[in-house]
Amino acid sequence: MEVYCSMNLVTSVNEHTSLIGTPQPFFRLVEFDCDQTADHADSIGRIRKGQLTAIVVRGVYSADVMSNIADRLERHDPAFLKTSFPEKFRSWFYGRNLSLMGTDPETYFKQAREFHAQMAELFPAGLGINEHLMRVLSSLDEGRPYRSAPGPESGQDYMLTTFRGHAEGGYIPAHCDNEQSVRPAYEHLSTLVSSHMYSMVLMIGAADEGGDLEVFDHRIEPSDVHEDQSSNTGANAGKIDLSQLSSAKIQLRPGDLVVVDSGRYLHRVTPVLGTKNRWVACSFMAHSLDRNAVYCWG
Ligand SMILES: O=C(O)CCC(=O)C(=O)O
Ligand SMILES: [Fe+2]
Repeated sequence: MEVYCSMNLVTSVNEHTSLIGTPQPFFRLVEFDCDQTADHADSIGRIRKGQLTAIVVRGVYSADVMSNIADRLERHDPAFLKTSFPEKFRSWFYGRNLSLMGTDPETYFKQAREFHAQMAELFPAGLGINEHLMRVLSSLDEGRPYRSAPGPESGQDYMLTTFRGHAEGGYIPAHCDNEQSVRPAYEHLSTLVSSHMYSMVLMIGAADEGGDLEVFDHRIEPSDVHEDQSSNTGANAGKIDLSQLSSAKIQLRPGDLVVVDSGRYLHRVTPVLGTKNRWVACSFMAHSLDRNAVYCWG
């Protein structure tokens, strides 16, 4: 399979799994450049098995492509549907985050069609998230197809991703993504996919400082997620004393991709420092129950 990679970002290559985390290492990271995805075809499988915590793929897009896209997102071009995180997070979505759904399914799937059409004109031809990025993910997962999760009716698809802007002071409090899966908006999706989700973050525009994805040495297994834990505001995780946990920060440059076991591992986005907005695309994903595909949603 041919995978486009930007060669101009290639710096150091770490072919090996590193054990990272401060003060105690706990986090298994594999990091490589985009032209080496073929050597890591089992890496997402290793995340699902709990053998790896994260995969960082450097240079999935060139810095130039990312910088053009970040400029357009700053101008709200295309005019994506804009939705909000809780106000204190100082962050917003282009597109609609499934766990904060806040609308009826019919409207959601109509908005998803518009979102996908606008997303197609945001990226250069052939390099869209639904094409290039899904191919990269697929090549990290033994060629398993990656696609938008299908909706309940034919022709309906969940939004493949959301774009997120995080302003100065913006953050996401600590949480495990598997907590989302028991929310009402997941009722249909949870009939299609494994209860263990993971996620990808594509760094489009980095903050001057801060805005790091920080992962903590604390796991919640899918079987331990219960309805009373379903909070996306970090309320449950908020009871955990983070200062007592070892953690690892994943630093990404524009064009870098991380696939992380965010379903199991407690994680947060640290506050953005400085006036430059952090821009990412973030999708959640889980394998379909027949294991033949991986379904993604934003
Ligand atoms: O933006 C990130 O780095 C992670 C976002 C995240 O954890 C989430 O939306 O669940
Ligand atoms: Fe998350």
